[in-house]
Amino acid sequence: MGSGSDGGGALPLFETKEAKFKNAYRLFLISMFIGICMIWVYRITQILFDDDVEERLVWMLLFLSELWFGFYWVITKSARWNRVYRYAFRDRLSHRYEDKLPRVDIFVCTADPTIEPPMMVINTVLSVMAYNYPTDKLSVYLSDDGGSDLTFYALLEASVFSKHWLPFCKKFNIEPRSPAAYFSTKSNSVVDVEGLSSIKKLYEEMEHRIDTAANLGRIPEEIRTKHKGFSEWVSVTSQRDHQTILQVLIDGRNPNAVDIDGVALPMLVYLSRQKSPNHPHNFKAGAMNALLRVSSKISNGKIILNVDCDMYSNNSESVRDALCFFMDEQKSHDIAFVQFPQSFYNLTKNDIYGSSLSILTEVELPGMDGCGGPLYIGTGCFHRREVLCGKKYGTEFDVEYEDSVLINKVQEGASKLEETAKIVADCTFEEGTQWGKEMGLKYGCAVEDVITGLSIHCRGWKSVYFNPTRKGFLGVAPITLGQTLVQYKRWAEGNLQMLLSRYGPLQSYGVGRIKLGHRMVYCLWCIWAPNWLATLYYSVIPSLYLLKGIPLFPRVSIIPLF
Ligand SMILES: O=c1ccn([C@@H]2O[C@H](COP(=O)(O)OP(=O)(O)O[C@H]3O[C@H](CO)[C@@H](O)[C@H](O)[C@H]3O)[C@@H](O)[C@H]2O)c(=O)[nH]1
Ligand SMILES: [Mn+2]
Repeated sequence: MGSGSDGGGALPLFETKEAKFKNAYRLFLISMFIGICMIWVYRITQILFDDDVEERLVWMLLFLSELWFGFYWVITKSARWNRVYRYAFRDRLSHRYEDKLPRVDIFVCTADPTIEPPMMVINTVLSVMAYNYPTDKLSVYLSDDGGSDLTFYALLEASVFSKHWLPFCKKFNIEPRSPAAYFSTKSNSVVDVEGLSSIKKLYEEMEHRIDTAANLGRIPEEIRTKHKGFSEWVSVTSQRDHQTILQVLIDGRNPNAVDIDGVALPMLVYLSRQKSPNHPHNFKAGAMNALLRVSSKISNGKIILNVDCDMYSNNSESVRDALCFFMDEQKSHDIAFVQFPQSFYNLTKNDIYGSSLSILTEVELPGMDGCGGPLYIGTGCFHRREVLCGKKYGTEFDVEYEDSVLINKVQEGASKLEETAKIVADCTFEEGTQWGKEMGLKYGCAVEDVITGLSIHCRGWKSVYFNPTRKGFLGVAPITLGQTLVQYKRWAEGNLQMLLSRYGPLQSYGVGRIKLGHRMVYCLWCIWAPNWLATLYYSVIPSLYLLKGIPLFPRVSIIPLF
């Protein structure tokens, strides 16, 4: 779809490679499947020839468990059958499209200043503001469902600090671009010592001011007077009941919004959508939909990146990487979103709860990519705005990517823009509309992102999984047993809820619209929870029967080979 002038015959912007030794692995899977069938045959014959009624029942239930496990095995292996790996060519992208790059809107979500400290949130914000991308085409939106003036204050501080941070990042080409993460890496010795110590000092002073305000529990009066935005909190009584607060902290259209080197800054917007006890707020999905609408009034970027506030950008080239998948002349026409893996910086040495999700990110997602596309996992994901807003595949895209830089480089001031844009974040706005149903992220499910991704696939789109060597995003993983259980419970419940809902991959919603193999992989996480029954039976009953002296597994001697 890219509107390249020299499109035809040009080198591709990305490449897809199949996993090595694919056929050998498939043969191995087939041989395992034959083994599984043999176990089934063994059980059936045992059941037929056993006269003891009680034993027969136990055998039958064991057989049912094994049937289930066989089915579960087939589902898990469907995610490994056709693994593919993607490679992006950023240099070709710059070469062909540098002056036609699309506008990109970045959404960062936060919901609670105590669980998600404002310092962490602004580090994420700063890391995405510092992408290696034309700043006049970059807009960053922070959605604060906590409606916290402390978060707002931190973002205000970040907007000032960014004037120093962005030039520093670009001058020394540093990685990662989250200040906290960067200052804690050891490899920053290459950077000029003076420059480093002065930027570090600025950062620490800012951190100190934010921490002081946090400890105080309120924003000091002398700070409140510095920005009109604080006056919004005069009428805020609770985080569940307040008007929309929308503040443009850096107006990218304003020629005076520049960093210390005089280079334009990206747009930076704070949004706390309206909340009212009488209206469901629909959690993150509600926040994302409000962001979609508000941003459409302000920058209206064609590409949207969404990150959780605990997940900073670890690679300043990710935007360009993702665009390679959206702008290839031959192969991009059906790609709706580009999902990066969830990677983490706080993993413990032995990772005893498997928080790294390595099977998911190294095996299952590449497998899913090979049969229609990875699921949308809610963070580290680039979307085409139109598709996220409900567009079906097959209809032509309206305009070229190249959109004149901030068409509305109008004379309308930031306050006017705030007034017009904030209306669409009111909680009554969605009443009687398709938002949360056919438009935007779907409501009513704990894994709103997964059903949203599935519905995009059902509308005929594909997606791409991109896992570069230098990770695109790093976040916080649950590392204690308690945190892990909460996380897994949410995913297990959410996915089961999805299986049973009308959006489930087995329901008519998915049937016929996405391929069988793709649907099977979607089931993988949906049947996580139901797996408990067979597992429990299989681990308890055979041991109990051994105590009674009745073996439920074949003796080696009866296998003819031995
Ligand atoms: O009312 C809300 C609730 C949450 N969030 C934000 O949503 C994100 C994810 O919420 P979190 O409670 O951290 O959920 P997790 O279980 O850690 O999230 C994982 O699983 C979710 C469901 O699949 C995905 O949406 C997330 O992206 C993914 O990181 C965070 O940035 C929150 O600040 C909001 O903006 N508003
Ligand atoms: Mn999280």
